[in-house]
Amino acid sequence: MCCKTNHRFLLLYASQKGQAKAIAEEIYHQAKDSGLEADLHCISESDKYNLNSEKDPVVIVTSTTGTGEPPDTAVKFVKEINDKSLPSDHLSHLRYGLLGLGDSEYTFFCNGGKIIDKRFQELGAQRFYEVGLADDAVGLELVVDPWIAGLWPALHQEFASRKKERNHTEEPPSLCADAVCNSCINSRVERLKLEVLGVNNDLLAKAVTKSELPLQGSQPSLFHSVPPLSQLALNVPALPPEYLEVHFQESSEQDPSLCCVSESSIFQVPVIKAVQLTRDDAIKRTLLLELDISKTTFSYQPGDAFNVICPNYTSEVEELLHILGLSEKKDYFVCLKVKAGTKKRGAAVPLYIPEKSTVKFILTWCLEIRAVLKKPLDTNVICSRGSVCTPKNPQEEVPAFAHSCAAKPGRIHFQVCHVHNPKVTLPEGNETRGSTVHLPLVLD
Ligand SMILES: Cc1cc2nc3c(=O)[nH]c(=O)nc-3n(C[C@H](O)[C@H](O)[C@H](O)COP(=O)(O)O)c2cc1C
Repeated sequence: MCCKTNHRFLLLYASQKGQAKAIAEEIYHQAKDSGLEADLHCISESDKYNLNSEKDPVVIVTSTTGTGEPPDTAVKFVKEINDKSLPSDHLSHLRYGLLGLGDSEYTFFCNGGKIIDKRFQELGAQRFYEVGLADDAVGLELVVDPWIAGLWPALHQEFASRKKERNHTEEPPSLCADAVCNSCINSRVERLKLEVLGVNNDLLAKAVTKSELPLQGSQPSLFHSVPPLSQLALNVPALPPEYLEVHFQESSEQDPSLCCVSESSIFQVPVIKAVQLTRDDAIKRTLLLELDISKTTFSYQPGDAFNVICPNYTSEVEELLHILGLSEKKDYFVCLKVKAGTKKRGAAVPLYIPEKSTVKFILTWCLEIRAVLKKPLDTNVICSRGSVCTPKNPQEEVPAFAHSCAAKPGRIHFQVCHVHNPKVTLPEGNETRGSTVHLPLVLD
């Protein structure tokens, strides 16, 4: 009898600020090129999928938030799988692959993914592909790209072995079907670890249970990218292809008002609590701040987001302008345009740079200029601390500035706690509906 080949897999993402979602969407697009069909859902959309009866392989991309917690959208999911009354074979029908996103500067690296993986194992689910743990402190892509590249052969092999299993079960059984299935899967996993991915088997075979840091001097793998930032010698990587065109325009006009907010919606509020989320030896400290807004007069509802605005120091902006050779042009308007023919998916002029802003305004209000060197995009602009990069000739100014504009701001992250209910957290990056809290923060 001929069986119809099933090329579908279930693709779930749990994202706090959008990176896991973007990566899942990338997997979704690439799946088509690999002749597969991804059924993509946010993990919170529990009415769209059912793991208890899922027959196809499942791929999960999840980040971590707070102090080692899964994203808000995965809280219900994790609560459900954590139900202690579930039998140990509850998910034994399930084959899955998991990509965790995290940041090794935090105490519990990739814990969101580790929690799900550990519980899946306890419930009898089996990995058809090894767990990938990507580190935002050094660049998610170091693990994400090879992990996705390895996902396709792993899925194809999974589908092929399912077909083989079906054929086996149609013949008179000479071996227990489960034994065939298990040995086939185990050997497949072993092969995938070594052949398809070409990565270190010992590292991959490690149990993924609790917070642990990559060992110093160990090789990059899907399990970790490179040693954490605190143990890393920082280098300036090559610039990726530019996708923004920058022109400077002389002008005597005023800068735009800050991100279109009026003075009346800016409030000064006290910080009443600060909890350090990152490890003590982290290069960049991240704090969870609680703000006392009880004395302010604005109205808000649960779900509203606050912008916390941290201007860069004038002295550092001036220093950076000098290093980039842009001091003379600091009051020029910056005109940004997406380069014709760019191959970058979804290339767009960054929304966080208002039209008709001057160079100085952008460096003061729109970009973070203190980030630790890690990704190529940041490199030409993030040099105020260590004189890392000085343009060799004036022609380099514009590309350098284009790259700095393309660098995302907000590497200083804020998760704003509602003071009346510390359990309610407002993820950054949501559309702002409420007022803006002006908080000149000094983080180090
Ligand atoms: C407020 C906050 C808390 C975080 N906590 C952790 C953590 O405890 N462990 C970790 O490995 N990464 C942590 N991260 C890093 C994120 O998991 C990482 O940047 C990830 O790429 C974000 O993906 P997302 O945009 O899909 O949420 C945290 C990030 C933020 C902003």
